[in-house]
Formats: sequence, C-alpha cells, structure tokens
Amino acid sequence: MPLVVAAAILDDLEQPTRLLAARRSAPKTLAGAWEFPGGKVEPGEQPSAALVRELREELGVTVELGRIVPGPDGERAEDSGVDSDDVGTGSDLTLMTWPIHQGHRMLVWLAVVSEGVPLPLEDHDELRWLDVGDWRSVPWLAADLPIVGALERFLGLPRVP
Ligand SMILES: Nc1nc2c([nH]c(=O)n2[C@H]2C[C@H](O)[C@@H](COP(=O)(O)OP(=O)(O)OP(=O)(O)O)O2)c(=O)[nH]1
Repeated sequence: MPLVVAAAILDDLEQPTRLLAARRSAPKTLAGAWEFPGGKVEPGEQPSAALVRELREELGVTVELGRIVPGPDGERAEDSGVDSDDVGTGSDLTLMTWPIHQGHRMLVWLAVVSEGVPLPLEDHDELRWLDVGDWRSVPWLAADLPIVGALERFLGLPRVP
C-alpha cells in the first residue's frame, strides 16, 4: 500500500501565522473537502523527495521542508521521553505516520514555499491561506481533522474551540 506524503505549508516555520489548505477536485468522493497538499510515494522514491515532486506538480512551487508532524505513535514516543530529533529519522519514519482512510498511512511535514506562488494546477480547485485560529473554518477530509489539532499543539499555538 503506497505511503501518502503531505505538507502543512506555513508562511514561516518558526513563527507561523498562516497555513495553506487545498480543496480537492477529485475523485468525486473526496471533491470539495480540504487537505494538506501532497500525494502517493512512487516505488523507489524517498518520501521527502516524493513530497517535493508532488508540490511542484500540484501547486507549481518549490518548498523547503521542516520537521515532521508526529502521528499518534510518534507523539506517544515523544511523550515517553524519546528525543524528538531522533524520532522521524531512518526506520522511525513509520512511527511518525497518520492513519488516513482505507488503511493508508500519511506522513506530514511542515514546509515553506521557497520559490513560486502556489496555484491550484492539479488535483485542487481552490487554495486558501488560513490565519492561525481559523484553521477549522474549512471542511477538512475526515482523517485530517486530528492532524490539524496536532499541528496546532506541535507548533505551540493556542487551540481555538
Ligand atoms: N494529499 C493528501 N491526501 C490525503 C490527505 N488526507 C487523506 O485522507 N488523504 C488521502 C486521499 C487519497 O486517498 C490519498 C492521497 O492520494 P492522492 O490522490 O492525493 O495521490 P496522488 O496525487 O499521488 O494521486 P493518484 O496516485 O491517486 O493519481 O490520501 C491529505 O491531507 N493530503
């Protein structure tokens, strides 16, 4: 089963004020829902390279990747004292994944645009920069909602009800 990679694209990695959300245009079952842009890792491809490729194809931008947003198992590992700089490297990568639909797993990186302006070139029909505090103002794919909450915690942002 292919690994899915996606990006929480922020305006700034250290002091984020905005997050880029993308509205899916296909397939019909997912169209209209918002997600972190990304896609499936191809055979033989490094996950981070796959993400850079997907964002170039889908949004027409070059990105700089930051830290991985740890999934539930990674969060537990961090809680139990594993150094967060060690989690997410090498074989620990699976520990960092998020469960998404149909048994797929997804890795989510923080990212910033280093070149270009994001446009909905492929797979999306709208992009929106969401201000901090406003990240739940769009209907996310069901699997992404817990990731949005985790992202706020990970970045140390106040959780807005
Ligand atoms: N890109 C992305 N996919 C997500 C997110 N959340 C989530 O459940 N998914 C699901 C939707 C899809 O079933 C799968 C990703 O597939 P995709 O269609 O984006 O992959 P892809 O661009 O490589 O396209 P393809 O192989 O289907 O042609 O993961 C998310 O935040 N971003």
